[in-house]
Amino acid sequence: MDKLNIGISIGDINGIGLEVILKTFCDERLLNLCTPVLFGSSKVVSYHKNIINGELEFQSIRPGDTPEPGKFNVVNCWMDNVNITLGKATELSGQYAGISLEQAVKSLQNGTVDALVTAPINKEAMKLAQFPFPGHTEYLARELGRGQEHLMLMVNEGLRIGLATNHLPLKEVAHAIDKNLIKRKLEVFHEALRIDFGIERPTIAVLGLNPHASDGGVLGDEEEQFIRPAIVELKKKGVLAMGPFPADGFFGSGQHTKFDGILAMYHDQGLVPFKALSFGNGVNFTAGLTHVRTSPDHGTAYDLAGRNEADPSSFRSALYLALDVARSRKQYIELHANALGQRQKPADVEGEDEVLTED
Ligand SMILES: NC(=O)c1ccc[n+]([C@@H]2O[C@H](COP(=O)([O-])OP(=O)(O)OC[C@H]3O[C@@H](n4cnc5c(N)ncnc54)[C@H](O)[C@@H]3O)[C@@H](O)[C@H]2O)c1
Ligand SMILES: N[C@H](C(=O)O)[C@H](O)COP(=O)(O)O
Repeated sequence: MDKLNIGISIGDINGIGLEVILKTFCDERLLNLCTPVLFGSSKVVSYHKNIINGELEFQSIRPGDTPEPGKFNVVNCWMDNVNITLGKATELSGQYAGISLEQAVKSLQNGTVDALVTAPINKEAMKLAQFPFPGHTEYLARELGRGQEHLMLMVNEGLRIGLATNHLPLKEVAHAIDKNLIKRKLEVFHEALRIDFGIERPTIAVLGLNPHASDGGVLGDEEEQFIRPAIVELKKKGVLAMGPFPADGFFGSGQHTKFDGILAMYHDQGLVPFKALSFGNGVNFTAGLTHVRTSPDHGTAYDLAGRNEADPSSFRSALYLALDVARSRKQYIELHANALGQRQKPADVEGEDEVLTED
């Protein structure tokens, strides 16, 4: 497979995003694996390069230019001198994060880049800049959705935790859970495990919403009303979904190691165990989009901004996962195109197709 162009959105310029990006590509071996294309500005890159004292050379290009293979390409999405206020959420940092993300998405859509790795944005800064989405996931679901459901999926090797609801205040979660939502999330989860992760018959554990998965109806009824019926319907369609499992003991007892995927009902139910088990190596992947998008499992870490102490491992894992998933998708498409080809009647066979009748 040819070397892929990996688009990278700059994230919040006041946080640690650029630090982990630049630290990652200071290892020049990565330039043999892919061609990075960062959407931002060479001035901002130079500022952060001074913080890490890095050796990395970069190639400045304009929007629309072809990225140069083997180089760290920086697309100048703006030419202004930007006021960088390390460690602070500002309207400006939100605005530039938004510009970079929009430009990166355009380049995915027009094929200049093959996959996207997003550096962390700060939700407060994005709100100051009037960005009308709580996170990347919701924005990308609108821009790159396929008219079906998407899934926020946290990945660290064999541990894959998807969320039924994303960035939703806790008091709204129970109202959002219904049978159709769980079914749609399980379908997109199943498809991603097969196509993006290459698991032929994936198993998915579904967590309950209530304490002890409602303890037989003593502590709520969403499990019996919505979650179990969704699991039963999906099983009939061949999806190996199981549950609902009480969430509290699920990870402590090691049950999470027995499934290819775990569907949690809300953000912290899934992300607390995920980050406790994976912080530093975990990756946030958005399943169900037209294009591959990953991100590190950490945020803007304002407390570390400018200190040259941020660990780039999670960003590097996000890059590797983007490459792996893009290859897995391509392989799946090729394999199935071949299978279709093989099933087609060879041109030199004469006669009508046999008509099969139902008994
Ligand atoms: N992908 C994303 O865009 C993304 C992901 C998570 C959080 N966020 C956003 O980031 C902002 C800050 O979030 P937060 O404070 O809850 O989480 P955070 O991940 O930024 O920080 C949590 C803790 O982890 C430490 N940490 C984070 N990344 C690190 C790294 N690479 N190396 C060493 N230590 C690291 C920080 O110093 C802090 O102590 C919020 O606005 C949040 O919504 C964005
Ligand atoms: N829920 C994510 C996390 O805690 O890692 C984070 O908020 C980023 O989400 P987006 O990828 O939607 O921005």
